[in-house]
Amino acid sequence: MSPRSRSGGRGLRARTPAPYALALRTLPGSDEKALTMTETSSIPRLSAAAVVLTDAQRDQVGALAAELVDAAPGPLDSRAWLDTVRAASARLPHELLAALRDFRHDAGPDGVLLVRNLPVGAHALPATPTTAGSVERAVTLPAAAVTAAMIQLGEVIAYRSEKTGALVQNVVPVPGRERQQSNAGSVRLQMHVENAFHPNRPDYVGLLCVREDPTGDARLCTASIRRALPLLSEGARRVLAEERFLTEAPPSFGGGGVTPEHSVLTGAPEDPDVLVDFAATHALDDEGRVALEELRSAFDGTTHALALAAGDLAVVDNRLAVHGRTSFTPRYDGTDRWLHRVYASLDNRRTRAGRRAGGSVLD
Ligand SMILES: O=C(O)CCC(=O)C(=O)O
Ligand SMILES: [Fe+2]
Repeated sequence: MSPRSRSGGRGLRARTPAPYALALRTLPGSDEKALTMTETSSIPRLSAAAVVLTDAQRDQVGALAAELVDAAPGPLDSRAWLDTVRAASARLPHELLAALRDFRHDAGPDGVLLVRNLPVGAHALPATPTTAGSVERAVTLPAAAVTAAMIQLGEVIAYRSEKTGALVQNVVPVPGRERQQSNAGSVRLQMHVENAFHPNRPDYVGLLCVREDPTGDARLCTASIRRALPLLSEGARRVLAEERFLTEAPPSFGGGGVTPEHSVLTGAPEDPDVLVDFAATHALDDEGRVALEELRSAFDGTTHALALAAGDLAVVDNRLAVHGRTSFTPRYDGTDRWLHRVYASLDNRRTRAGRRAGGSVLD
């Protein structure tokens, strides 16, 4: 952990120097212990902006989530329930709303927001699922909490061809899929932009840990193009900005589907977006392959890893950052690591043609 100093006032109590200030932020009265992290490997710990809810704020979110469980007018994926969540989410703790709004304005140098101490209803948590394509269809406390937070960033969306279009998906290791490059696997998951092949890929990926990895080996890895760009040669930047790459659909989409030729870096040359999946993006020529390798090492050199604890929500800006996971050994006995994944998209109109009847599920 970087050195922290108490700056007092307005709940900001941890800083590192500019230019890429570590905006590690705790809310007033939050417990210092909550900042203790469990990272163990040589990959540097995530230094992204972090908001640690006080226990009172966690209980406030818990009460709101419990209300959403009770009030659920239908299954989690119903339009009516999402309407209820959208309205209720305005009553999340003010500091959390402010942090989400800030992150949406600018995701910072790491492109990741970490929210800690969210309620996950640990006492009522069932065994970690072990089936492929597992999702949350009924409203639960953690599913409600993560949906409420994510809906403040954008429109909560899912994909018809992925995990049966469910809005809250389980990230759990699945027996027999150990080597798959998907979140069901347990070999190292290559760094990727989420659903990079999809024209309406999510703008944000939210990963709420409801049960931490008992072995401590599984760590969410993130790396941002803002950190990696200065490590790239002029030549690589030029090649990566040209339409010399193709990206295939991930295994979670059941295969099939490939992008038209695309560039890996788009937008402002000095602060671009990135579009790459190191398990699915292919260069069309040798120069492209070399540039992609340069990008891979630039990300390797700037990767942060975090062993998510129960109650940690990591939100990744899917334009600025890639994410992956270290390898780990599942036990398949109900105690394995378990995350809820929720996507958010910034613009409901931009995606309308892909959303049948204006629903939340994209084709
Ligand atoms: O397991 C993780 O930490 C990340 C998994 C992942 O990339 C995903 O579910 O999109
Ligand atoms: Fe992912």
